[in-house]
Amino acid sequence: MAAADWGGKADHLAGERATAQFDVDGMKVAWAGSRHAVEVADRMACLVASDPVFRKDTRTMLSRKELFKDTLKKAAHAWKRTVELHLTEEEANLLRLYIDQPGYVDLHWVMFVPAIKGQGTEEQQKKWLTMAYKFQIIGTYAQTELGHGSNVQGLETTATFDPSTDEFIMHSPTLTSSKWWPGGLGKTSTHAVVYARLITEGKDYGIHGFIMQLRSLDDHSPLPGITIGDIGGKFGSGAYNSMDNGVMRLDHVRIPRDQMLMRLAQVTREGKYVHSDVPKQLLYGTMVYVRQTIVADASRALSRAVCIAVRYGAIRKQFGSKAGGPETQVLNYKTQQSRLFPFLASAYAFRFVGQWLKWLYTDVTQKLESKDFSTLPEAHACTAGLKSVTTSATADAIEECQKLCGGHGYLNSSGLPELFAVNLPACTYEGDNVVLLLQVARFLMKTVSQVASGKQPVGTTAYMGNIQHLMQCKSVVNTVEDWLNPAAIKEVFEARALRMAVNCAQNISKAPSQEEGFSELSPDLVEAAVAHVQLIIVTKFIEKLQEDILGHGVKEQLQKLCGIYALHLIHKHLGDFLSTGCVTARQGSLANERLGKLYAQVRPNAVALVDAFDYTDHYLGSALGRYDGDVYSALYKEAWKDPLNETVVPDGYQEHLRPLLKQQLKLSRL
Ligand SMILES: CCCCCCCCCCCCCCCCCCCCCCCCC/C=C/C(=O)SCCNC(=O)CCNC(=O)[C@H](O)C(C)(C)COP(=O)(O)OP(=O)(O)OC[C@H]1O[C@@H](n2cnc3c(N)ncnc32)[C@H](O)[C@@H]1OP(=O)(O)O
Ligand SMILES: Cc1cc2nc3c(=O)[nH]c(=O)nc-3n(C[C@H](O)[C@H](O)[C@H](O)COP(=O)(O)OP(=O)(O)OC[C@H]3O[C@@H](n4cnc5c(N)ncnc54)[C@H](O)[C@@H]3O)c2cc1C
Repeated sequence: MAAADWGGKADHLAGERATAQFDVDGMKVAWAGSRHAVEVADRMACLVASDPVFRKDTRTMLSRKELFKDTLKKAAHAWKRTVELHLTEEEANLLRLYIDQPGYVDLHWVMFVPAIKGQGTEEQQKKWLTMAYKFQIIGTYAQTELGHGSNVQGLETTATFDPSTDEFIMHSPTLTSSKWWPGGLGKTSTHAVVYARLITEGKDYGIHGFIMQLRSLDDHSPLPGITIGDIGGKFGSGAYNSMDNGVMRLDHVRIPRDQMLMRLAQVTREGKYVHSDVPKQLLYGTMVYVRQTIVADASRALSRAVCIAVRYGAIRKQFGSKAGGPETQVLNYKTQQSRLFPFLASAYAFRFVGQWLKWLYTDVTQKLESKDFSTLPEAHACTAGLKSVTTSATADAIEECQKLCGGHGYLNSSGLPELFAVNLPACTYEGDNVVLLLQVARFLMKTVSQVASGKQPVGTTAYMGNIQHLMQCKSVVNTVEDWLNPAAIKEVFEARALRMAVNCAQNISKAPSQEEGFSELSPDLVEAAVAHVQLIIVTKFIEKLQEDILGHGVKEQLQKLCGIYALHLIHKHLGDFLSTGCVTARQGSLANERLGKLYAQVRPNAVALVDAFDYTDHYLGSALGRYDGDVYSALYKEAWKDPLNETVVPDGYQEHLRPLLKQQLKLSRL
């Protein structure tokens, strides 16, 4: 597939591909999840790559206005193709992913529609979703305000019920209550789910969702009482600047009572507040849904960066042998491998845990439909924790991949700066990563106290039930080979996570109050939460290896990557493992030795392992990551596309350069 995209020219990476010890097609299936998934992804990637409207090679050179217009054009064209080709939901999602440009459609489909689905009554869904599915209206998710993002309960926008007209009055009472950040709000959305404090009969009932029309469906002008605009340029060229994140102020805007999303709570015609018998946390359901999708996004972004750095590392050569022989591929340097291969392993690890999280989310949703809310706290902890750990690791890794590519990695044409700028905010949106890890910690502290009172935990915390053993066990590892044993690896991750959580719980119990203890211990709690989430990722990777995996050598490669993922974490967090007494210093150094051997075994397979991601050159968008490895011609060609090169003598020469040079020349002659 990617080979077709490359067009049959010389393959500078052919030698690398020849050394692969596994079936790349089999690995593509393992990565994508099924043969069907590979086939659909290929078709959609080709559709995008072959359509000139979806070109993105000059995107970082566009002004903000040009970029925004380009996004509108791409979105409209994509929708036209979706309708013409009768694309399924799966295909349309992939189409959007391969177009690879953030835009208002993301908020419409990923937040506006799910918010109405999750929080609207059947009647409300019928009314609003019918229009939303046909793009007769464009929606966004307006929660965050200038003054509050993380603290949802602290939002200030008010929705005051007026029984005399059967309406809510939507109002921004202060500057800090201005809605700030919602994607698509700035220039595009016609509607929004707006989160506001519900006030009826003089009482504040806290945050609820309301559907509001923002702009005229005739001429797109804001409706009376609504002040609306874009919040301004964001980090990087191109990148997230294609999105019109917006600001909105409401001045006593009236909406009918039936535009309050009424599945979780209602306000009657008389103004009585009635709460349904469902947990109020379902108000946060849309965020849980999106956090789950963000884990899959993180693995995709990380795999793109790794693909670029591995292919380029195989092409780039620096320094020869002492005897003046050929220069060395930078990928052969052990330091390069120890920095890059953990990212390769992480990309696979995040992909598999993302597939599992999708299953968990579907399972919880089915349970919620039959009014079983028991798994909601675990779903919240898993989505929050995995979103945090995978997006933070991905942002750090993309930045490191830029350094791994040396100077050329810093060029926009490497694709890495834009990839970084687009994925960095994932550490913040849908919940700041630290704030979310503290939610995981809160869940862990509750579980520890339940275990102490004899309750058997289930799901991802089931290991905590094995407290007697895990609090005192010593790792059985005695040789380098012992670190190949998944059970030995899992045991040390379980013991580390449990001991860190129990330490925190014991220290909190010594504080004057639970709240003070939690606040004082919060840095440790964040680390305990990370340890728990890393355990989940390691466990799900190990479980993946127990499935039927077809294709020559595929399982063996995945076993090596699983080993690298787990052992590099032991190396990186050795302090945790040592201080909790899970491993000894000697076992730590054996793990490191094993890691070095695994890097050497992965090296001949590295290019094939990134080929298995099955990315087209269009999607990768990188002169350094090209499938054919023809890096230098690509870099050279890309440079000439820059607007600065449109003229040989630059604009500004006459006004600023020439007078300066002349002046200096005159001075030197004096
Ligand atoms: C141009 C191209 C065009 C292409 C066109 C194609 C056309 C075809 C179309 C096809 C389809 C397209 C598909 C598109 C695919 C797109 C792909 C892109 C995806 C990426 C999209 C990402 C976009 C992101 C945009 C960003 C949005 C946002 O950021 S929205 C705002 C998010 N805000 C937050 O996350 C706020 C964080 N804060 C909180 O969540 C809470 O305040 C808190 C959790 C931190 C605290 O809560 P609270 O104040 O209530 O306090 P407590 O801590 O006391 O909690 C109380 C109890 O509740 C429990 N709890 C908390 N949260 C939850 C929860 N979520 N679920 C369950 N329970 C919860 C908490 O644990 C407490 O429980 P206990 O009391 O302890 O039991
Ligand atoms: C690109 C982008 C797109 C977005 N899209 C949308 C959208 O479509 N709709 C929408 O409603 N919102 C959107 N947001 C807003 C986003 O959800 C918020 O920015 C996010 O929830 C973080 O909130 P904040 O900005 O208020 O950060 P703050 O909470 O102010 O965080 C600042 C710092 O304080 C720390 N902190 C905060 N609380 C605590 C605590 N309790 N304990 C310890 N540390 C703490 C954080 O870790 C962080 O380091 C978007 C944001 C971005 C960047």
